[in-house]
Amino acid sequence: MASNKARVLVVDDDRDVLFAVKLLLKTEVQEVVTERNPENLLSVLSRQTFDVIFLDMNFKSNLGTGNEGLYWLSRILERDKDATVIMITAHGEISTAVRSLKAGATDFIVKPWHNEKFLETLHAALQHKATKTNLPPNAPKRPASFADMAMLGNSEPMQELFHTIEKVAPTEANVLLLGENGTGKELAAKALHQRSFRANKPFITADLAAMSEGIFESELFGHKKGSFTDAKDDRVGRFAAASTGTLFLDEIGNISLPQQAKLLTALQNRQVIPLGSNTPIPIDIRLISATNVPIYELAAKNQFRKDLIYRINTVEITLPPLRDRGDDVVMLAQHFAGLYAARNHKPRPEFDPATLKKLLQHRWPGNIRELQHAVERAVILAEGQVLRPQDFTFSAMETPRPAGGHFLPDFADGPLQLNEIEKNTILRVIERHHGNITKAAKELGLTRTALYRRLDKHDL
Ligand SMILES: Nc1ncnc2c1ncn2[C@@H]1O[C@H](COP(=O)(O)OP(=O)(O)OP(=O)(O)O)[C@@H](O)[C@H]1O
Repeated sequence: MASNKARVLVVDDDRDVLFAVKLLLKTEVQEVVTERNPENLLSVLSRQTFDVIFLDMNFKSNLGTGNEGLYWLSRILERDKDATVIMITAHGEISTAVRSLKAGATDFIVKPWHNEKFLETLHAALQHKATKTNLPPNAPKRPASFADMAMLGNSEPMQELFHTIEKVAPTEANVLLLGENGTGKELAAKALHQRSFRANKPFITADLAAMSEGIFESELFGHKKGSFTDAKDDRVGRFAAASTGTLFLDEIGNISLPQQAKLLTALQNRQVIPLGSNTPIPIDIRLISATNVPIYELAAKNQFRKDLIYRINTVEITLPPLRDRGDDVVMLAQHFAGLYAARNHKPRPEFDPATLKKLLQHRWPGNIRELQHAVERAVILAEGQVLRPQDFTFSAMETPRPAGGHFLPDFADGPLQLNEIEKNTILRVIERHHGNITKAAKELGLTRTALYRRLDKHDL
């Protein structure tokens, strides 16, 4: 809807905020009503309807929960479940703001804001409201929030990612997701689908790396009974299964040139021909592809078709590696610790500050998947309720285990430091005993205390 027709309510107990918003929106919208006391909110709403409500997250009221905004949000949505509410939040309250999205808020804005950002948020909310009103009757009311989908991230690159997903999802653009292993490409693909107009339709994944030449066509395009020896029945391919919905082609960078040619033909013609059939099947899919290989380098070496890249990358989204996500490492580690503790019937562990430092310093080559496994292992093996640095060993990810599992120093690498040999030996042995310090100490001929002293010495 046009903003100059909009009626906006702002509820905040800070006079300065109300004054600033009123001034800003005066020429922007049809009417701005301000209210300092949230207790008056429901009576204001019973007198008048608003297109957008800006609601403060924290009132200095006697509720004293720190979550007054959430309470008033629920009261607003009880009255009108389709109300468009934007939470006004302060830095440091972002996690509560994310909870408010889960609870039904449309968006949030962080104080102090730039005026352009405020207006952008307002316009996006009005747009969202207009789209929602025009949705077909079976369209999803409100997609699951990123947090609902367990796609977490407070860091700037993740906030940017969420913003891009929100923007691209409701279009028909083919999306190419790039990023290292374990950065969340599949989760991002699902988020794009869930926020699209195809959300009620199938989301079908095809892991292309797992498809040999022999089954590629039959898996993707389907086959007719008897078209090859093992074809005992007709089979619907993944393209047809995804019809009207989204097809997620994972590991697209790993397919051979002949497979690329077949894929390109299907995408260009917007139809597939099942093996053993002469009848093409028209396809109506939204395509999302993902790869962790440097696809442009492959194209430069003629190992990947450029024309196929152009077909699949209308929009390209790169997922940031975990090491670039700052304190998200800590937030995710705590999230996974809670999850795995509950799953393994253990109390939620605390993190020693030295452990957090170690986690922040690690490069996480396997990204979130590596963090998940590291936390799971630490939760299972830790002996107390506090996760200590030695509960996390990273050697398995960083250095491949030599054949036979025994550590043999590689003298070809140049002169060896005794310290390094000791450190590596300790890591190998701990790894061999899956993190069990008692068994590792026994094999090394040390007491547990002596082993811990060495772990500290090597900052492990
Ligand atoms: N932002 C996130 N918050 C919480 N968990 C996440 C996030 N991103 C990814 N994960 C989790 O990390 C694991 C790896 O994610 P996912 O499979 O989506 O990564 P990927 O990039 O597709 O990996 P690969 O390249 O190996 O296929 C999954 O268990 C997923 O749930």
